[in-house]
Amino acid sequence: MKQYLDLVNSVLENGTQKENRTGIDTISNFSEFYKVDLSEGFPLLTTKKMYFRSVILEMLWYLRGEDHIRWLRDEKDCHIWDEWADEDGNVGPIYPVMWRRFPYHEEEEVRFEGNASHIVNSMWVKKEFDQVQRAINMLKENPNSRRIVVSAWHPGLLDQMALPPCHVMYIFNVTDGKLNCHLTQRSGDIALGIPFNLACYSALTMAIANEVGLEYGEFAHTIVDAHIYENHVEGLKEQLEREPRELPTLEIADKPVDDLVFEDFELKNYDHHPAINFEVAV
Ligand SMILES: Nc1nc(=O)c2c([nH]1)NC[C@@H]1CN(c3ccc(C(=O)N[C@@H](CCC(=O)O)C(=O)O)cc3)CN21
Ligand SMILES: O=c1ccn([C@H]2C[C@H](O)[C@@H](COP(=O)(O)O)O2)c(=O)[nH]1
Repeated sequence: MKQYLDLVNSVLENGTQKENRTGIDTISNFSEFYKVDLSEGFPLLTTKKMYFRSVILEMLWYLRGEDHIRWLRDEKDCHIWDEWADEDGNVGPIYPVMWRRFPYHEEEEVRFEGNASHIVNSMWVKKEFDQVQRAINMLKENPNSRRIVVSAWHPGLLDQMALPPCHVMYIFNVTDGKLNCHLTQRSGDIALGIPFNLACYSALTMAIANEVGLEYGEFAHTIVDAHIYENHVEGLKEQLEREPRELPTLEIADKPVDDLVFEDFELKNYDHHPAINFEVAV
């Protein structure tokens, strides 16, 4: 995929070496952007083998709204989030909780009935907001809205999260009957995270487009700190030498997003170069 290889090239050529909390330095660029047209195929990298099953399982896990990885790790045997969870699998209120059960408070009137009179007062009640369902409803009812935003950033809860969200916010946009999605990512690991994020959000956009009856549009990605860990440089240079192949296609069963299971995602004609092993910086 040319867009990805251009991103790798841009950071390798113009990036600045930076230290960070992981102890493995990066080469970083400030603010990178690319977009892909989802009608031209499913954007799964062909210059290395991508673990499609993990990509889809991660997306389905985000949609489950849980604050632990027990389903992903123990039931599905997918281990990409293990390093950030405790023994019981807890990761705190990260993406799944923010997407499906965003916590907030609402003031509600309460009446305390007394003998002679009643006292009216109010109290703050704890509630949860399903941002994905709101987005789906808005896409059906008001597709021209420019307010179809899902945010994973909750400043008050960052301390409880295993990792502050990297893909912070996404916005759906409908133009010419096509569903587009723009993702803003505060921090992007170009070798490992970005290929997953790109494929995950593309699959999500396609699944939602099916549910709301729209065509596939574009996935656009802004990465604020776009970086390559030093120990990933060699593997990425190897990918730059490889000739990209034709993109595979993805067929998703015609079901509401909440009913989808892994077997509903059929990847066709995935012709890829061999896997490259990148170590994840924790
Ligand atoms: N430094 C860092 N980079 C990331 O990309 C990242 C984090 N941390 N922390 C949280 C999540 C976890 N993510 C991950 C973690 C591991 C893989 C990974 O190991 N991928 C391998 C194999 C996948 C598999 O076996 O299923 C790969 O080759 O893509 C990918 C994304 C993305 N995120
Ligand atoms: O979906 C994800 C999750 C994480 N990453 C990367 C980006 C960074 O390399 C690390 C997070 O470290 P911070 O110090 O919190 O920025 O994980 C990603 O690319 N995609």
